[in-house]
Amino acid sequence: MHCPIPKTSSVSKTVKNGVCFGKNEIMVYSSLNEKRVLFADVDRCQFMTDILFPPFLTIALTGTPGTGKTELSKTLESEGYRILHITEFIKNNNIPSERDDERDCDVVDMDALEEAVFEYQQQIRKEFNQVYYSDGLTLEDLHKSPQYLPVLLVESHLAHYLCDLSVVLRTHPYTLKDRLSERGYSHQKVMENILAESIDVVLCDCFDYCRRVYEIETTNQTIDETANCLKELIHALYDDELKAYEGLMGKMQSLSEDVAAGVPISDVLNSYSFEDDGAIVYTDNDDVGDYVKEKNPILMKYTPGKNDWSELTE
Ligand SMILES: Nc1ncnc2c1ncn2[C@@H]1O[C@H](COP(=O)(O)OP(=O)(O)OP(=O)(O)O)[C@@H](O)[C@H]1O
Repeated sequence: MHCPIPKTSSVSKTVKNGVCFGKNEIMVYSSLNEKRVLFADVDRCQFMTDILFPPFLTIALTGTPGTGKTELSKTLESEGYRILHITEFIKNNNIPSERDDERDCDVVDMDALEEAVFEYQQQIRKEFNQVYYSDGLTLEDLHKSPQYLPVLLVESHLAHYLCDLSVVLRTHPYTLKDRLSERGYSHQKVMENILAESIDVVLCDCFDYCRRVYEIETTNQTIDETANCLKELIHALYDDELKAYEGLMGKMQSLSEDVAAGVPISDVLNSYSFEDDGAIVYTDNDDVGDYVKEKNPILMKYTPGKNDWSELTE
């Protein structure tokens, strides 16, 4: 790893996953726990763990309006998967929003929403952990029943601003036009949405906000077929993140032992590569690092870039 130890140890609120090097400390942040999971006080050669195990994933199910988020999430919900419907959540929790008459939509206070979702997610993961330990589940059990899978699927076209893993539903703009027109949307609103779908607006946003981004094309599929794709994807993603998490924790443990044995910290840091384990290494607070390189064959099926509808805008 090639990272100079930076001067500052403060970490911005937006850091969701990564390893941060302060003057006297190393901090590993993981989106899997949504909080600091390890802290190393290099001077005292001490590692304090604050780990909730097994990791709990929050995954955004996002996409342009009409691509099928609601329909699909309801299908998975009926099978026992945990879903957070953001539109209902905003209403039930009185999250402040303002009406934008010109664009015929509500604009929500994203800071308030983010905070409320974070609290909700902490609650859900606590409940999950109680079940995990009281029922004596194993890691193998997690895939056996949807209730045991430590995943919260957040359904909304805003979801990718709230999660750092995302699945984008895609639909051919002509099909989308039919679906949105059937809803009685104004011509302007239909055109605005199909233009957004043609030029990948949501997908590009996901790359700005999320660490891992996947895409499912729904146009020529039934709802059940798309639901099967989504299930395959989230189970594979869970396995992959779990593996990365275990690798990262193992490395932090052995790094800790090296430091305790007196190996100079700069040598120790240079001998480990955290990126391989899916962590993003931050050498300053604005550097978001590289995206995780996909190696899992199931996840590769859903990597974005297969749809190019941009010529429709010409
Ligand atoms: N393969 C598919 N997957 C999902 N929905 C599909 C599929 N094929 C057809 N549809 C239809 O597309 C429509 C999608 O509407 P839905 O309300 O689920 O979209 P949405 O993305 O949640 O929109 P919004 O963001 O406005 O809530 C539904 O009428 C659904 O029956």
